Amino acid sequence: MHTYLDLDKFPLDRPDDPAYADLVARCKSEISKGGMFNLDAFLRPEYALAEAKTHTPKMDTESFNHKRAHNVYFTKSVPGLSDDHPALKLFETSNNTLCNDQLSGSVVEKIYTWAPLRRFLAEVMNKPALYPMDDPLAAFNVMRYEEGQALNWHFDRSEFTVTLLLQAPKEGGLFEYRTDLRTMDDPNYDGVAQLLAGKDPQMQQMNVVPGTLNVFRGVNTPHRVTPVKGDRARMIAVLTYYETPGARFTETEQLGFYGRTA
Ligand SMILES: O=C(O)CCC(=O)C(=O)O
Ligand SMILES: [Fe+2]
Repeated sequence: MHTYLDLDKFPLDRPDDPAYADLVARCKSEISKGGMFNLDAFLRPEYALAEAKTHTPKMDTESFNHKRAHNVYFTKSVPGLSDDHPALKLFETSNNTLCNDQLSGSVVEKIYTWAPLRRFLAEVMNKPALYPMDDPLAAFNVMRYEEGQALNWHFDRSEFTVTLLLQAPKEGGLFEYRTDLRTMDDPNYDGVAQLLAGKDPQMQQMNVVPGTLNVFRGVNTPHRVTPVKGDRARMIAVLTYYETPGARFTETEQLGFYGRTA
């Protein structure tokens, strides 16, 4: 993994090294304060860009164009909320996705299945362990956003999401988020409506370099990717882990996100 990953700067393979404990402490502190942390250029940028290039032909011909109007919850309705409530405002999403069953042998797969990464993430997230999903579509993906494509406001299904930016666009394609807009006890529908109306002063933007590993607590922090501008696509790998082994999407979720079941 030394070839691909900057393990000198981020010693995930050396848990007994004092630098490992320092890194865990830094990431824990960032995630508890702001809901995310970044390992800048964790995947060496030249390999990130090479990976983007490798997946481009398949992306052109075999990817699923995830294109739909959806609300932040990805559900048709929310019990107790009238269908015209502004928190249920619909937005357009469009991107192209390759699933893990289309990415076997890739560097992204090597990273997803590399046990030290899971152990490190579990430690930072205060979990006894983390496991890969047992889902041929949802475990890890590579998503591409070309000019005009975007991922609109949403809350994630999983408690947190791990991404690796492979290629950055020339302009646009920015990740925007609003930390802890809701809690498990308070759905804060009025706050959601205010964010969707573009009126939340606490919204933030993140911009990262290719190869950066981002860990983001997205279950209560709504986020989006703004439309890409220019002729260089944004490509990003999304890695999903759960606290229990064997996690799978339902068939409805698989169809909604990937256009097929498997
Ligand atoms: O493309 C991104 O940076 C965000 C991906 C994301 O939010 C998701 O897959 O749920
Ligand atoms: Fe998300």
